[in-house]
Amino acid sequence: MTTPYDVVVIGAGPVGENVADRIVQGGLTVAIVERELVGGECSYWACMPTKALLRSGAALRAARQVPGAREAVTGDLDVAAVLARRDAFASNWQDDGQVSWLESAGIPLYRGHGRLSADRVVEVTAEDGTTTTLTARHAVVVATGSGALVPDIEGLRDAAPWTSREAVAAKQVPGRLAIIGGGVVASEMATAFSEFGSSVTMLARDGVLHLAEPFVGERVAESLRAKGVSVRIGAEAGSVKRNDDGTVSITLADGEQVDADELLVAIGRTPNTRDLGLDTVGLTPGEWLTVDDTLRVLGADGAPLGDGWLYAAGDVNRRVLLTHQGKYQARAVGDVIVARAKGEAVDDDRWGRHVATADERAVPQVVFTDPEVASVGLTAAAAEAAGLRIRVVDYDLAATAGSSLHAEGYQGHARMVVDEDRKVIAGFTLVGPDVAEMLHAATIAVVGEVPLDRLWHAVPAFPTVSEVWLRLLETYGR
Ligand SMILES: Cc1cc2nc3c(=O)[nH]c(=O)nc-3n(C[C@H](O)[C@H](O)[C@H](O)COP(=O)(O)OP(=O)(O)OC[C@H]3O[C@@H](n4cnc5c(N)ncnc54)[C@H](O)[C@@H]3O)c2cc1C
Ligand SMILES: NC(=O)c1ccc[n+]([C@@H]2O[C@H](COP(=O)([O-])OP(=O)(O)OC[C@H]3O[C@@H](n4cnc5c(N)ncnc54)[C@H](O)[C@@H]3O)[C@@H](O)[C@H]2O)c1
Repeated sequence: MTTPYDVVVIGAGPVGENVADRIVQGGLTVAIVERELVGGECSYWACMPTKALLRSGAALRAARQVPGAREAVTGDLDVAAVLARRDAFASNWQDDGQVSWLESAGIPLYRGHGRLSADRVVEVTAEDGTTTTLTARHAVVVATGSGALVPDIEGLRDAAPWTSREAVAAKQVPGRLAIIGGGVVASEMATAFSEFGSSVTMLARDGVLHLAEPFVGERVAESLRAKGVSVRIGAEAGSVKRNDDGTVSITLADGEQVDADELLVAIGRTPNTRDLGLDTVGLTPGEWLTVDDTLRVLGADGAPLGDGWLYAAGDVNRRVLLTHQGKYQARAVGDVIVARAKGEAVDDDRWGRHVATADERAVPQVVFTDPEVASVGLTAAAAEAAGLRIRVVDYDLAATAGSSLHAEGYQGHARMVVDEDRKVIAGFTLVGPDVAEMLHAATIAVVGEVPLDRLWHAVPAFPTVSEVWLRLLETYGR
């Protein structure tokens, strides 16, 4: 048994690291437990390496869309160089840099698999089988993230499909890649691998990015098709077989067969809670952790577990499966644990310091497809489902002076969803080349609940694509 820490964090992904940092900055002691690489999924198999896989293709497209630059680009994408850049962004799957950061921040690292064994007690089993018992005076934070969900499709597991990890870390580009899924991972990986030369078939049972505004999926699917991707909306895999020659055959529900060299399964995530000792504290292993506004884990009775010693942040609480939003939760969790430990007031009002209010209706996300998709807040459908009285305002991004300069043949679209009762923006979606960097203005408008009347005074610079803000307001009317 080691000396007790004030707080123990299980999982050193982006969220766990940030929780621990806030705890230390608040003057408490903290230990962090990690069974794989410090930095988590995001650093090695998700956000950073995927964007490295996609960025070179985007840069090449951008150059090809501008006369003068276009003529200077004579070759194709150098796939080996792209993969090498990806390796560098994944730090060659070594976590020395992040471990050094923990050391410099004064956060002791316990390498091994962490499991709860009683209230405020975490057992860490190292690779060599030795165990260390960590106790927490104030709180334990679960930040164990999520893993790829592999559905119960006949033969699928035996066929050893790729999950996002294998796709993101691929050393070779398969000649034919089949993808089950039509969500964010499927769309980004279909973009990357088709640009690398794979012949991609996307089995998008429920559509492409179907939870976004409808024009998003239409434009991304159209662009994927233009890259040669076979986008099969409504197609459902019935069974899968890995053949003796190493290829994979997928039999669809309607009996048709799709053959490929590799199969990527990208249908969502499952929480890393199966082997976490949840049963020792009255919770069910394998389930997502439900939390209250200050991210305390709730028991079956809907109340914080025990005296409220257990917290969960990031993917594992299923509020929002995005790094930036998990890190936002981490700041709230770290600060509220410090406040409670010191007997200070807890600021848990809406938009207070100790709650993650933006998780509800103000989440920004960028999907790095071609075209990019940038959105924040509610779609029109989600706003209506939430009972808001809305007005939808659409504008063609190509009709701004900035976009015509940005690229020849620029195509894009913007949608603003206005909450008519409050005259504020409830949701904003952009689709088009390089729209990612335009998103934060919308996030500020949504989080700040800036009245439309005031937005008229936020004048976009000429000639930028951001002039779409003025056009949307003009379309809405004053
Ligand atoms: C392909 C892909 C691309 C993505 N791209 C983006 C993107 O561009 N932008 C974005 O915002 N989000 C993106 N995401 C989502 C993002 O990766 C996650 O939201 C983020 O990693 C969640 O952080 P986390 O700290 O909660 O969990 P994780 O990053 O999963 O980290 C959890 C850590 O806990 C460790 N762990 C788990 N169980 C235990 C245990 N029992 N004991 C010890 N350690 C344990 C794990 O080893 C891991 O290191 C992407 C996801 C995928 C799959
Ligand atoms: N750029 C980014 O921000 C980014 C990039 C990649 C991943 N992520 C995050 O990672 C998470 C996981 O991404 P994902 O794409 O795996 O999940 P997702 O939830 O985005 O998409 C899953 C898709 O699979 C479909 N699906 C579900 N079950 C199916 C089945 N049995 N057969 C066929 N299709 C099925 C769903 O309809 C959906 O379209 C997401 O929540 C996302 O937020 C973010």
